Amino acid sequence: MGIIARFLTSAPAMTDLNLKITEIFLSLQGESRTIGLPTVFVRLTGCPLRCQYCDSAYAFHGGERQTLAQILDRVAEFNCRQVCVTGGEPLAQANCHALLTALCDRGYEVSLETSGALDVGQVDARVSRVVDLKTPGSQESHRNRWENLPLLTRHDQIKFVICDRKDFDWACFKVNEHRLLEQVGDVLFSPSFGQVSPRDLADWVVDCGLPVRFQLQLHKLLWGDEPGR
Ligand SMILES: C[S@@+](CC[C@H](N)C(=O)[O-])C[C@H]1O[C@@H](n2cnc3c(N)ncnc32)[C@H](O)[C@@H]1O
Ligand SMILES: Nc1nc2[nH]cc(C(=O)O)c2c(=O)[nH]1
Ligand code: SF4
Ligand SMILES: [Mg+2]
Repeated sequence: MGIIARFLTSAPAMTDLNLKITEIFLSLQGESRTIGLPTVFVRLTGCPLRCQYCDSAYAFHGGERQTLAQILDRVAEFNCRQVCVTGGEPLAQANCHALLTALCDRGYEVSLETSGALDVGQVDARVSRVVDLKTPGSQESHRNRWENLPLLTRHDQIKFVICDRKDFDWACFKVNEHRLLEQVGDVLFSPSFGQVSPRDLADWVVDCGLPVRFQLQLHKLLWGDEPGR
């Protein structure tokens, strides 16, 4: 058998790759640039960080191995153009890249929610990367991979989840220090749910004069903190 024929018969198909998945569900995008749009969420299992406010700790463990083909079939069932890959920390699974590319190839508008603790440079350029710069209040700011910032483009977004006034001042400083408003399309300031008053954060944003976007987690206003929403 020739080397190409042998490769063709023995190499596993791309769609045989598998990922550990916590849940796949349809909801309204509750965060970021596409807030309010019907969106399919693919939540990957596992995260190397432990942000003190994490609302998705149920995705740290468990989950179910699914092949890329199974994931794509499930996503297709919802007949929805927007797909958000989240977690857990999606980039902690190497096969996340194949998933993102396969989704883009099928014509979905794809966003990726990531902690920014791992390299975002290999992510398919068609994906809008939503990089959460971890604030001191998260207790994981030492995990920020600052080398990621120059890799981002106007197609991408940076989010700060604000736990207190100190976080807010830190975030404003980082926005200026790294010229983030020129680097990415949207800079988002989001209150840590239940930890800082959304009104206080709204007032701080109005007063600070930076064109950053205040956002509230829409899904929590609608449905509370339940998984699968
Ligand atoms: C659950 S994480 C999953 C993706 C990735 N691990 C990350 O941290 O970006 C998705 C987004 O939800 C945000 N988030 C988690 N818990 C939150 C909370 N209690 N209040 C506000 N945002 C929260 C995270 O900061 C992150 O921006
Ligand atoms: N509705 C809804 N919107 C979201 N946007 C980002 C989410 C996430 O957990 O990453 C999320 C989520 O969990 N639910
Ligand atoms: S990085 Fe994301 S999933 Fe991991 S603990 Fe922090 S908020 Fe939760
Ligand atoms: Mg969530």
